[in-house]
Amino acid sequence: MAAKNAARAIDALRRGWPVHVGKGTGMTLVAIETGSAAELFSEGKVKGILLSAARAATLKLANQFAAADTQLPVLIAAPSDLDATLALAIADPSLDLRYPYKGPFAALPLEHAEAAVAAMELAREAGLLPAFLLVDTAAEATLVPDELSAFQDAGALRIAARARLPVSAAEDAELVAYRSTADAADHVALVVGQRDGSPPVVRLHSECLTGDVLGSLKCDCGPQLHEALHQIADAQWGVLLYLRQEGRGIGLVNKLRAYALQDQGFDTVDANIRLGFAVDARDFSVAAQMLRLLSIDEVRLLTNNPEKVAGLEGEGIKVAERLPLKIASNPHNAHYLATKRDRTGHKL
Ligand SMILES: Nc1nc2c(ncn2[C@@H]2O[C@H](COP(=O)(O)OP(=O)(O)OP(=O)(O)O)[C@@H](O)[C@H]2O)c(=O)[nH]1
Ligand SMILES: [Zn+2]
Repeated sequence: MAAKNAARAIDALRRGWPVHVGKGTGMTLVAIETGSAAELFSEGKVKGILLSAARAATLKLANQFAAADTQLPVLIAAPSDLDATLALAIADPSLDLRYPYKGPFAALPLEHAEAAVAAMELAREAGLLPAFLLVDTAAEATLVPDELSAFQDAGALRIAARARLPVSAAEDAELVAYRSTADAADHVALVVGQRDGSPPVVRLHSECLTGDVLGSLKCDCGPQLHEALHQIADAQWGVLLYLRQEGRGIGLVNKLRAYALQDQGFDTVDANIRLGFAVDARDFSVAAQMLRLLSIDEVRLLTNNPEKVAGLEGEGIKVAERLPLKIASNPHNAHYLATKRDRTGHKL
């Protein structure tokens, strides 16, 4: 039941439908980017706007009521001239240069802090900006905050299908597809070669449509993917996990917003924070489960990211060795790579 309510709430938010979040009393919210219907404004149904702490800080609102906890979301009163355009400009930091003059805004006391925090997490799960209209309308779905973690844990992962898949880097390969209730996207593992008794060379690759498919020069994902496949093929036994964690877990649309912020001078870390997300919203426990379903409990891990090593070890997969994955930089990604080294501890 709990997982169903969370799934319904995520679906409703993506469709622009109101969701009630809270135990008993709480807040009825619509996501600004999908649910800013004109009638809500014209009929006076919008009572306020709920923003992430980071967004509120940018709008100079953070501490009016949340002095004790600057990480808490902030509720503001609906400005008298609020319409869909202004709501989106308030919600989306990547539009700040286009709509520089907003406010002043008045913060309201946040009565339902737990519900507000759950709403932020719901937005991330839905791939939406963490910014909501507080509305006075009937809700299409109801979520009690605790139900969200039940939903996120409910991902009993299983292998759904597997088949031989010769690829250009390795002819002797098999693609294994997984399903879980918690993820709409199906993760896959490319298993290369045959078990030889040693720990396999493993790469955890997070989806990057722009880099993997389009050859984006803004990141190192595409070259890393190909280099990893070649190193695994050279080792003759290994696994590439292709994890559907686009944009370090914030989704493609929000990653493009982060790119728009980077074009305004924010680095990859600050762009995520300004959008109201964690610097890295990924959870590597799913990777550990995927390996375990392949009967692998020890790996040689291709990564520069200490969080991946810690994430797997924390889930009981032994990392016998960390193998660096060095890629030459280009003028478009040099700053991104330097930020990963200097701010997120990547060993480059
Ligand atoms: N939010 C956000 N995500 C990005 C950005 N650039 C790349 N990504 C995503 O970052 C992820 C790439 O991470 P990985 O290749 O797994 O690597 P990593 O965590 O840097 O660690 P390595 O194993 O050392 O490569 C992909 O999901 C990309 O879509 C960005 O500027 N912002
Ligand atoms: Zn990338």
